[in-house]
Amino acid sequence: MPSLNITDAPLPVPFAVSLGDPAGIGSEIVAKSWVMREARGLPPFFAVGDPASLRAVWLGPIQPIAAPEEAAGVFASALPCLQVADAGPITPGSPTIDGARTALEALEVSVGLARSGSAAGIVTAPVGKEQLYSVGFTHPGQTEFIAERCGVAPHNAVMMLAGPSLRVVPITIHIPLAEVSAALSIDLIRARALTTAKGLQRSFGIARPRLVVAGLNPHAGENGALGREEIDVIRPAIALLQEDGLDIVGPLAADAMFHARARENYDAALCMYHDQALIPIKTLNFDEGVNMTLGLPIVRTSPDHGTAFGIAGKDVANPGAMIAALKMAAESARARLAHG
Ligand SMILES: NC(=O)C1=CN([C@@H]2O[C@H](COP(=O)(O)OP(=O)(O)OC[C@H]3O[C@@H](n4cnc5c(N)ncnc54)[C@H](O)[C@@H]3O)[C@@H](O)[C@H]2O)C=CC1
Ligand SMILES: NCC(=O)COP(=O)(O)O
Repeated sequence: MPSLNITDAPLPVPFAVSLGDPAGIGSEIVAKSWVMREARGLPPFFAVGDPASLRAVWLGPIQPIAAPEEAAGVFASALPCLQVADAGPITPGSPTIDGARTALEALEVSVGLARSGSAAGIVTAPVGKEQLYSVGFTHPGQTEFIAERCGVAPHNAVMMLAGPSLRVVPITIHIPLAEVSAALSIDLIRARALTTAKGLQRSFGIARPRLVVAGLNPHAGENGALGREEIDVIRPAIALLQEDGLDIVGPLAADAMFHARARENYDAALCMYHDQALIPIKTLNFDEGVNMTLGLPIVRTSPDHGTAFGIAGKDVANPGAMIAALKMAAESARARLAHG
């Protein structure tokens, strides 16, 4: 898979890493990433959240900081942490209302720091969506929240999951499966495809990205016999995108587009709904999969997995996806600095 050809030039400021739900594995994988910072060539970063969530799972050095400017000087010897809230008593694996509020505050502050240039970008540890909804979070996920805070319309903020073997983009994201067909439109597919192509150029250095589009129905609809979305929505969107000059083909039968030979033919696959996209990437690249938001004025990445409440506090969480998210954020930030 083509990759960036950007040097390891230092970035002017560190990344802000929101710690996510204090009862999830976010703090553990952030701490483990800090431990591996030199071995894995990670960019400097600081945690944003309640340092107590780090102390609950880790005995290593934590340095509370009052401002992001202090992080760079601390990073070599301790994990800098900007406290944004008090999460109250923290029991790994048992999420609380105060914990959800802390996760939201950490996300809000991190986005603000990236927007103001005090952070090179944000890397978000997982939040519990159910817990966030219970404290009044009205967005389906962090992607839409960050887009709104950046002044980007939801259809122009693209969730891309990327790993060493595959990149996928769900066209519809966090909605019930029963609503997918009605949510698909020519405009939505077009907006997502154009943002994806631009993002692959800007953040991954792929001059002419090759995109493929999945069908919605079995066998991509069998020319209308198994569903009409391909005929009424997906094909017309692809035709317009080809007129726009994109290298894009489809709709393809989704069951046959993710095997190894098929993956050689494209740089990213646009999928019609969440699981159509996320099942292949999490099957192939779970421990190194990165969720990157394209179309934003700031860099934002995240590990592909969730809070894993069931293993929180047991010291078994694999930091691979968080490490990959930090590396991808740094590569994207460098690419933006180099190419605008
Ligand atoms: N980016 C985000 O903020 C995301 C948040 N979530 C949230 O996470 C919560 C739990 O979601 P689930 O569907 O259970 O997915 P999950 O990814 O948290 O867990 C799925 C399975 O993978 C394991 N796992 C996950 N990350 C791991 C790691 N780093 N090392 C070792 N094992 C790991 C878990 O133990 C579990 O068996 C939900 O509230 C969901 O909303 C889910 C996906 C993304
Ligand atoms: N399933 C992917 C996911 O939940 C990530 O969502 P977001 O919170 O990063 O928007």
